[in-house]
Amino acid sequence: METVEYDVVVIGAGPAGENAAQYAVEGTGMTAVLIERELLGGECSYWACIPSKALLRPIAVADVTADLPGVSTAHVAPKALLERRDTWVSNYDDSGQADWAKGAGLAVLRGDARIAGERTVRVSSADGDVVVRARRAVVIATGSAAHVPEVYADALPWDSRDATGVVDVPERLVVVGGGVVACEAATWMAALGSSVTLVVRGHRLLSRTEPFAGEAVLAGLRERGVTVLLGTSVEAVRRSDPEATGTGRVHGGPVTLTTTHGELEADEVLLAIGRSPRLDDLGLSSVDLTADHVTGGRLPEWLYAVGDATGGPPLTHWGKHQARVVGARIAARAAGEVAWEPDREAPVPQVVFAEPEVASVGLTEAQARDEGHEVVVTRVPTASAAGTSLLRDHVAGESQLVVDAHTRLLLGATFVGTGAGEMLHAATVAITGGVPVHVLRHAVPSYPTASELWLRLLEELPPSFRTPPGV
Ligand SMILES: Cc1cc2nc3c(=O)[nH]c(=O)nc-3n(C[C@H](O)[C@H](O)[C@H](O)COP(=O)(O)OP(=O)(O)OC[C@H]3O[C@@H](n4cnc5c(N)ncnc54)[C@H](O)[C@@H]3O)c2cc1C
Ligand SMILES: NC(=O)c1ccc[n+]([C@@H]2O[C@H](COP(=O)([O-])OP(=O)(O)OC[C@H]3O[C@@H](n4cnc5c(N)ncnc54)[C@H](O)[C@@H]3O)[C@@H](O)[C@H]2O)c1
Repeated sequence: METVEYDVVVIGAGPAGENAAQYAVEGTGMTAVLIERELLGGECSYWACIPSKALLRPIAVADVTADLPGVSTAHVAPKALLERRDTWVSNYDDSGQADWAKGAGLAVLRGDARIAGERTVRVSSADGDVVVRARRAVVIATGSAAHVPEVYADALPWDSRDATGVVDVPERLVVVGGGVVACEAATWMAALGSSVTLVVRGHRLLSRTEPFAGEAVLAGLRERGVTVLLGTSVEAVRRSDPEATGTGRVHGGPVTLTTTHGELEADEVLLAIGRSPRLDDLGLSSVDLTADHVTGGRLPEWLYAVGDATGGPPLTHWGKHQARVVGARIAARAAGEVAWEPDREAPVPQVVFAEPEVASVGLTEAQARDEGHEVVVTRVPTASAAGTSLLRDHVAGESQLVVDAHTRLLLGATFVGTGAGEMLHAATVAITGGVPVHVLRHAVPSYPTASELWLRLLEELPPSFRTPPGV
């Protein structure tokens, strides 16, 4: 069997794997190989972030025009919208990513990788098996897979790949779940013409964000004709003639879901109930490790993990951040050095591209109190700055800062409404840099931009927060 050797071996060429390889070897003279069994660029580029946002942006623009005198109202054109999606996923062709890898000096090996011993990975493909040895490090960047509980399996439900890769728009679509995928997919599937029913086990949407954010998205979905059933669980699923017709095609005859509140009939059911790190069949037992060692960060010095595979926040930008950190650690260790890292843990930002948009970073009020912080919370309608209310006639939602009462540092921020995602990074910078609110008051946003909402939020804090504690 052929054996090849590189300094760094990365399993999985999604955004996290690509960045880990790049940052580990850049400027070092070391070599790295990316091993990928599907498409270079991973889930994010073809079946997750990129297609979903390519679908959602025109829908958001059309939505704004309906609320903006002075322009004709735009309407979603389903065929053109799906063509835009196809362009953004490069028609599921990864040659652009392959060119990028070549330009970055990274080797690419196509196939299914399994760890086969210390610093050793076996790659299987139609061309046969190759043993790949790592002189320095192996990085696990295998991503995550959608949950499909047993009760759904025989019905061949849609997962997020079918929703982002939609070809046939089902007339009646049931979406199960109340998280990010469910809220975003319900938005684009309704805009494409499906009659959408969202079945949510819990009593709110987006349960990891502030309750007022989930309420705004619930109202937004209902305004757009989506039926949302809260506190409803699926007990049984039946489907006539289930058939593996391919990604984005309707997978057979009508589906009947028995729920705690009666039966639902649909032409398709989309499962959006979370994802788990893809660590099965990775050969971890060959080096006496389990998936728990990976998600718990208890790995030997030659083995690293990044991205969704770590079990951390499953977000592309977070995986890429981890990858830059891990890449720098590998490069520094190879040079007999220790990589510089800030003392402060980076906060995790997230934007949910629903209508309205929800952007958050750091701790929610409840999380901050649970962590023992005494907090001061300031919340204003998102429409309360000239810059935000100029964006459209009716700006939905509220925005909020959570501030530590003693240190006066920002712990968390949530923005809801048009432009929310673009207001978020200032909060991320403030938390990362440890900028207290009395200093933030002197960061002047331009008039009349949406960022002026920051002034409104800071003005709502107690007057004593305008100077350092004790001054
Ligand atoms: C519908 C949807 C929308 C999303 N939208 C956003 C968004 O807007 N913003 C955001 O930040 N995040 C978003 N996410 C999350 C984001 O897609 C993931 O966090 C991101 O893709 C994780 O990157 P990764 O590199 O860790 O894994 P992946 O992108 O999953 O890549 C892992 C790669 O490893 C390969 N692989 C796995 N096992 C092996 C093996 N044994 N051998 C060889 N190759 C292997 C896979 O084929 C894959 O290409 C979304 C997710 C979904 C489902
Ligand atoms: N814009 C973005 O940043 C974006 C977009 C899409 C996805 N993502 C990432 O992808 C990840 C996966 O998204 P997701 O929406 O699948 O997961 P999620 O964890 O966000 O939400 C899962 C939802 O399903 C519910 N649920 C769990 N098990 C269930 C069951 N057996 N029956 C019924 N309901 C159940 C949960 O209560 C929750 O409401 C997210 O954590 C997110 O980080 C990010």
